[in-house]
Amino acid sequence: MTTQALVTQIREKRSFLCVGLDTDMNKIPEHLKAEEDPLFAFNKAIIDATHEYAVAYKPNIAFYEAHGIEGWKSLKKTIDYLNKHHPELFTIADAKRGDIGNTATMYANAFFKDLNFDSVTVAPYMGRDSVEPFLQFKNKHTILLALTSNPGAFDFQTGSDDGEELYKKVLRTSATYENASQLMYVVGATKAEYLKEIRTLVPDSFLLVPGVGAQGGSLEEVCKYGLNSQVGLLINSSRGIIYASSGEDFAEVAGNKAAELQEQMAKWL
Ligand SMILES: O=C(O)c1cc(=O)[nH]c(=O)n1[C@@H]1O[C@H](COP(=O)(O)O)[C@@H](O)[C@H]1O
Repeated sequence: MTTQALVTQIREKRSFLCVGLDTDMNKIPEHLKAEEDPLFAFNKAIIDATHEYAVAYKPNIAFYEAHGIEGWKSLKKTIDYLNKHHPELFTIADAKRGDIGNTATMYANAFFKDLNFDSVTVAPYMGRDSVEPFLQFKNKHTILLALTSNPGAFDFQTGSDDGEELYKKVLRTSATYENASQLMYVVGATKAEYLKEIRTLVPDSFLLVPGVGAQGGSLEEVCKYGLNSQVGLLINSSRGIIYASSGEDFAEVAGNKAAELQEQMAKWL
């Protein structure tokens, strides 16, 4: 998907919501466990109930890998369902990959060619040759971890042994990579106070912002500092939407939660 198509969808829906499909067998409603493929049944119901309010979906690959081959089948069915029934939605494989060049090409083939996601999350710490293979794919996007939402982000990412914080170096250096216009960046909602400065380094890039809801980040703060002229934000909520109810009404309640977030986002557009 082109960035322009994503921006058009955001403007039409007045939403920059990404729904995280962190689908956990221990948390899905009991009645779904009798289904042939409980993970897919849950995802399909969530997508059907929330797609009017969301522009992107982000399955976190760990939740599928944990179930071996059956989990991969559920993931494949989920991305195929999204691509077939809602091709306008932006899809993110949250895989946080990163490796030497020839291996990176295989990861890119897995998520862009085989599964046909629009984007994949990538850890930048192995540098240029570990990221550029992902950038060879036209109209596919590589979302680099810059400043993450978790407490451990302060272990390395904000360190500045040579006067420049590591997350800033990631933003500045990656902008020189081949096809850098296909890069997006992860910035945690719990780090909203950093967004003002981040926007001076990457004024035009899309930012994927997880950490509202369950991790305590503020949507208002993120919008205040993170929006740009092309919107430039995808705000993710996973548990806050998909586990808002554990009863038979889980999809309806998830839809209501997504609608609430969309309403708050619309005020900023
Ligand atoms: O890359 C991510 O999506 C990510 C980066 C980050 O800094 N923090 C973060 O929470 N995430 C992911 O975003 C989702 C957040 O889930 P909730 O906290 O349940 O909304 C999870 O899938 C995390 O793996």
